[in-house]
Amino acid sequence: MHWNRQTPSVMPSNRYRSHTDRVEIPITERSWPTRQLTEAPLWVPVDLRDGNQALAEPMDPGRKRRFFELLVAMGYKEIEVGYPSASQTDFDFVRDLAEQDLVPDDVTIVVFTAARTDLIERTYESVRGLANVVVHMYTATAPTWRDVVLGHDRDSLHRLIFDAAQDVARGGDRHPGTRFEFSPEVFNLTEPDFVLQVCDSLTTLWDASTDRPVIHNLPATVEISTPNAYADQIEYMHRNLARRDSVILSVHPHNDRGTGVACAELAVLAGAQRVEGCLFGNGERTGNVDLVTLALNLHAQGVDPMIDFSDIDAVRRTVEYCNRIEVHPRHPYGGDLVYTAFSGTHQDAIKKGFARHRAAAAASRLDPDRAPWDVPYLPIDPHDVGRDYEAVIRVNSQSGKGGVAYLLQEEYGVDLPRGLQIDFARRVQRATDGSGTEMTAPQLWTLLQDSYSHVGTLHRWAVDHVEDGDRLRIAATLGDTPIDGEATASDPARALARVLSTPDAETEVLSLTRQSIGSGRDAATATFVQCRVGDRTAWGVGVDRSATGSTLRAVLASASRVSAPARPDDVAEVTVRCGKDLPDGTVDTGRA
Ligand SMILES: CC(=O)SCCNC(=O)CCNC(=O)[C@H](O)C(C)(C)COP(=O)(O)OP(=O)(O)OC[C@H]1O[C@@H](n2cnc3c(N)ncnc32)[C@H](O)[C@@H]1OP(=O)(O)O
Ligand SMILES: CC(C)C(=O)C(=O)O
Repeated sequence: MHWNRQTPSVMPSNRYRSHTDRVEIPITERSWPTRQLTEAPLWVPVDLRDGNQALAEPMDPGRKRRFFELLVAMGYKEIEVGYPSASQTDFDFVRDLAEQDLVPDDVTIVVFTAARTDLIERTYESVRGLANVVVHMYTATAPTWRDVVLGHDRDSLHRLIFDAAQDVARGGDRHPGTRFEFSPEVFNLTEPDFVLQVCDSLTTLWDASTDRPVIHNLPATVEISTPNAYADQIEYMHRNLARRDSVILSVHPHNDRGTGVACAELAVLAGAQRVEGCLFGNGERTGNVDLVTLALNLHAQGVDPMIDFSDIDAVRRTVEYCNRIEVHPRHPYGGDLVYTAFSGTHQDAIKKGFARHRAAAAASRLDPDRAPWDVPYLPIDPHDVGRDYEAVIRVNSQSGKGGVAYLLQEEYGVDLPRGLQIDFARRVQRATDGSGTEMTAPQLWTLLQDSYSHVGTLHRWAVDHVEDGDRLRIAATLGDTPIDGEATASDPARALARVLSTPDAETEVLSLTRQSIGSGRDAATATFVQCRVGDRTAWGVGVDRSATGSTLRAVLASASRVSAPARPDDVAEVTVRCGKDLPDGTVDTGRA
């Protein structure tokens, strides 16, 4: 048996302990696995604090201001604006918000501070004059941090926190209306009973009430376990925190294991009411939880995120400018490539899905942008976030007929017949395989015409409607062979097929599709024809201002290709001369 034989790696994985060895979660049954997300939590972007502290080049005042204005415009009602006691830039920024009256009445400002008297005092100085303020105090509580960083045991650390919380309360007395937040940093590695003890003591000290709830924010400062473990930790706190209705239970996941979003979502199922994070997941190390993904995950489930992402690219541009970090092209909802399919079967499915969506919307008289959405491979309609459909399908060597046809339809309004789609897709694949690059709609259009339209010359023609059909008189060449003849048939295509037929080889029109393309001065007709001579068939495409001209060109091209099929790269320019000497003819210019 070879199929599952793997060899041990050389990495020293045995250096690490599983999270269950590090922290015990005293919960034996949980209700979060069977819950559903039905409404948006309270969102708190911390880009201007946690996001900013993780930047190689922190935001200057202009960038901070721009970010703040973006967050307000998007609808965030609680915004952490900085660590004003830690830096003059942050202090000045908060003062600007106050002095320039930049905070709307329905927006609350959160300011961050360590549990130190001097820092707390400075924090209050910064918010003078601001109406809605949360003072957010933090201290790490996990054993390693207690031992290594802070040099405290549980009791002395609790005293340190409690004393600082008294400073926070006193500051609040001088600044009425201030609300309080506490973060036991590294909550997820802290003994749950210790967190409860500390949080409950602050709930009492700060005199939490339903009118003035305290916020206990429980961070996964460094993500160390699977999201279900975090959810258990949150559900345990949700069930056991004192005065639960006077506490807003908040979470603050980071993304060290790449599961920050899952942690936040499961935490909300487990009882969290508030989520702190950053747009596009900026933040320490692998980042804070991504608020864009969280919000749009709700949107994609039919739940209003209460935040406006209707122009996600504008949001992204501002965030990229402020953070000086680019958003990855695969970033959920906002990356450049996330609504784009290159591969054939996906493109085919999306094309069919679009057609079904438009038809269903029309049948129920709904705006397609409002109609229920169920398009394969696109969890949301790109229009919802201000993206157009242009980039949804892009063609390279992995694409199939569906994608090729979609681009030609969207860009040129031509709907290739299925047989031609199949034939042309093979040519596209050969062309892209050869070059290794992508093909745009104009390149496809050129390849289509070069492949199917270039093999005959239409000198002049005229059609008379006679009793038993259409009489066609024509002068052309088929390759090097001059054609000069006339025939009558049910339509000009079949009449030309007769002209082209010889006693040994009949030319037969197997299929013919005509479509109008362009509009106004650019209006033209495209005709797609498949002819058979003996046991060979070939497609031809004719484009002309006149419908009959385009038909004749298509038949000529098709018949010519049947007798001398062009190689895929065999492209030639062909000119059509004017039919001056045929009074009832049509004057043509262009390719035949
Ligand atoms: C999870 C997070 O994101 S926490 C936020 C982290 N953000 C930042 O640190 C950005 C801004 N910070 C700073 O600019 C500085 O750290 C300052 C201005 C706040 C403090 O600077 P300093 O006084 O020079 O202290 P420094 O940063 O060197 O060391 C931290 C000290 O604070 C103590 N400390 C750390 N966290 C806390 C806390 N939450 N509450 C109280 N004291 C704390 C440490 O034990 C250490 O004390 P020690 O000097 O007695 O060993
Ligand atoms: C202290 C909290 C809020 C924090 O930033 C973290 O744990 O990452």
